[in-house]
Amino acid sequence: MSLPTRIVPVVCALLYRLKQADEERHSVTASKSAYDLLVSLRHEDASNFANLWEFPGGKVEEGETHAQALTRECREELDVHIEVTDNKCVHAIHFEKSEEGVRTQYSVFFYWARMKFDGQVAKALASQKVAWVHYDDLKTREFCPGDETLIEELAKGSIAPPA
Ligand SMILES: Nc1nc2c([nH]c(=O)n2[C@H]2C[C@H](O)[C@@H](COP(=O)(O)OP(=O)(O)OP(=O)(O)O)O2)c(=O)[nH]1
Repeated sequence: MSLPTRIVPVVCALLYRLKQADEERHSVTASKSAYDLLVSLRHEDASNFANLWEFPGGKVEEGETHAQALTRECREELDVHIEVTDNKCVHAIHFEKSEEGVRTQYSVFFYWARMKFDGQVAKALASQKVAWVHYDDLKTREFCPGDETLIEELAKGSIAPPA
């Protein structure tokens, strides 16, 4: 007999910051070497992947668009206002777990986003830590297992912020 199944959509922000020199020159092209991403360390009592690094985000609530869910999650988790810079999802992962007689299928969607206002400082409200990390240094941290392919693509530059 198949288990009852719950479908859980999750959205994550690839929240990027161009290197200052490029911002000042208004060089809008996010060249391969010119940006950092904001990452957070999952809580030690998270139900999945505790104590691993992640891109900020969370579950989409009923009736929300992905962009609405992302802006809400970033306000709740980091106390920052963000804007989604590209409405096209750049990467997605899918996994499932079965627990207490229920199968849960997660679909995790990643979007480019930026801080909406200058000078905002992200706070670790729902995580243990937050950090700005150069895209090529992400691989030195232990991330949720499904994020690995994305991190490789970011390191190669085959996934890069919108110009
Ligand atoms: N935020 C975020 N979640 C990720 C990433 N990669 C990845 O597999 N996930 C998974 C972990 C979680 O199962 C789910 C996010 O949901 P969530 O943040 O509400 O965490 P959770 O299911 O552990 O919920 P809870 O412990 O707070 O109840 O997506 C990522 O890069 N960022």
